[in-house]
This record gives sequence, structure tokens and C-alpha cells, in this order.
Amino acid sequence: QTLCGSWRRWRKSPARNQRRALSNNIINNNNIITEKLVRNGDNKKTVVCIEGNIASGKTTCLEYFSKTSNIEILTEPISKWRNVRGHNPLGLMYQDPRRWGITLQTYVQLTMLERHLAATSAPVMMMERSIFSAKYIFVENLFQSGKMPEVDYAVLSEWFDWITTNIFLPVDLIVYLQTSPQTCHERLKQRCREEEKVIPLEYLESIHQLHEDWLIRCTSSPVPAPVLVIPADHDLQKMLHQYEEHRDKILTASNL
Ligand SMILES: Nc1ncnc2c1ncn2[C@@H]1O[C@H](COP(=O)(O)OP(=O)(O)O)[C@@H](O)[C@H]1O
Ligand SMILES: Nc1ccn([C@H]2C[C@H](O)[C@@H](COP(=O)(O)O)O2)c(=O)n1
Repeated sequence: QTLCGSWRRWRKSPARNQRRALSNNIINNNNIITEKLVRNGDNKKTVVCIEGNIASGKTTCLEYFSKTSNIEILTEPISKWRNVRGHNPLGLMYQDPRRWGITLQTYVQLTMLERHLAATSAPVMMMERSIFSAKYIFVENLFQSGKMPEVDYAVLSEWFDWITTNIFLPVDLIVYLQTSPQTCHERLKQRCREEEKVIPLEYLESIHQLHEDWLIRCTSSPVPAPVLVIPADHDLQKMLHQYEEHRDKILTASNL
């Protein structure tokens, strides 16, 4: 069990402390107090985001916790990314990232926002990824690898900044499933999703480095919550054992 170096840095400002603030006020660049949009009931809910590389085992982890009462599971809306009104932006992005990266990532940003704001009844909401990793990992990767034009990156960044400045999107804990890119490559081939057949090991290596910069080295983008790192190269049985070991910590994340 490891807690990321970001633990201390962000401990003072995670979701619980924001919730404790007298209101949902924020102070903008001009020192004018404005209100963040808040969904009713957000004060009580614990939000846990499962982060990790492609095919690292996030869905399998969520499936395991879905058997627990009091947890509501929100998987990534990948079926929407594969079919929006008959179009497949995920497939298009892998075929021609320069042309379709902005299209997919705009839609990912919208659908992840919907996930964060979903009306859930259980006290704990466990989400696959977040609007934060969509921006800090996937959009960054497209831009840094030269596959997203600067203007597309600027427009997406403006949208992201507006959303995260004006809408209260609390996260209590990030669970980072830390894998080697090689493990993910093996699992990806085994899963055999049609759109992903073109993904080379190098792509998974880039995505891995971005996760490490964000959640372990804490050198790239803000980490919105404490991070629990779970080594995830192990076989399924060992992974389930680790999930069981961390169960209490995960379920009581809002007390961190
Ligand atoms: N610990 C594990 N050992 C071996 N295979 C795994 C393990 N966890 C998941 N898998 C398999 O790897 C593939 C990707 O797992 P999945 O949970 O879909 O990952 P993700 O949601 O992170 O993309 C699936 O075929 C799954 O059955
Ligand atoms: N912002 C994002 C989020 C996800 N994707 C891609 C990466 C995978 O092909 C797929 C999600 O699969 P998972 O990691 O959950 O197995 O969607 C992306 O391109 N941009």
C-alpha cells in the first residue's frame, strides 16, 4: 500500500475541506466572489475515481466493488464514444488522431462531466477515470505528441478551465492502478477491442509516463484528491486480495 507524494500537498484542499466551506463560493481572478454550480446532495457523497492506463484493470476492479452494497459504480461511457448518433469517434480518433482527436475529446469531456454530475443514491460513488484524467492524460498526450493542433488544444483547455472553475466536481480519493505498459499491452491484446487493434506499445508507454508524472511524481497537473497507489501487474486473484485489503480505506475516503 502506498500513498502518493501528493498526499500532503493536497491534503488541505480535497473535496471534504471544500465541502466544509461556508458556501460554494469561489474567488475569481478579479477577486469577485461568484458561486460554483453544485449538485444537490453532493455534500454527503464520497467520490472515488479509479485511474490507470488502458487495459490496466479498472473495469475489473469496478466489477469487484459492484458486489458491495452502498457503492454505486459508474463505468466510462465508452459505448457512447463508440456510437454517437451512428458515428464512432473513438475509432475515428485511432485512425486519424490529428483530424478526430478534438472530436473524441470534446465528447469525452462532456460525457465525463455527466458522470461526475450523475444523480446517485448510494453514499459512495466509484467512477472509472475522471474529467481530470481525460484532460491531463489523453488531451495532453495528443498535444504533446504533435497529434493535436494548438488551436484544438486551446479550445479544449478553455472548456476544461471553465467547467472546473464554475462547477463543483469533488473527488475524495484517486485509486491509481499502477501497471507496466507491457502488462497493459498483453491485456489489451487479450481484450481485443476492434478500435484498439492499432495501439502500439509506445502509445501505452506515453500514457503510462503521463500517469506517473501526474499521480506519482506530481510534476504535471494538479492532483484533485489524495492518491492510493495499488500495484496492478499481478494476477486476478492477487488483485482481488489487494482490493479487499484496501476496502475500508476506499469506502471511508471522505474521512481522509
Ligand atoms: N489482474 C489481471 N490479470 C490478468 N488479466 C486481467 C487482470 N485484470 C483484468 N484483466 C483482463 O485484462 C483486460 C483489460 O481489463 P479491464 O478491466 O477491461 O481494464 P480497463 O478497464 O482498465 O481497460 C480484460 O480482458 C480483463 O479480463
Ligand atoms: N479521454 C480519453 C479516455 C479514453 N480514451 C480511450 C482509451 C481507450 O481506448 C478507451 C478507454 O478504454 P479503457 O482504458 O477504459 O479500457 O478510450 C481516450 O482516447 N481518451
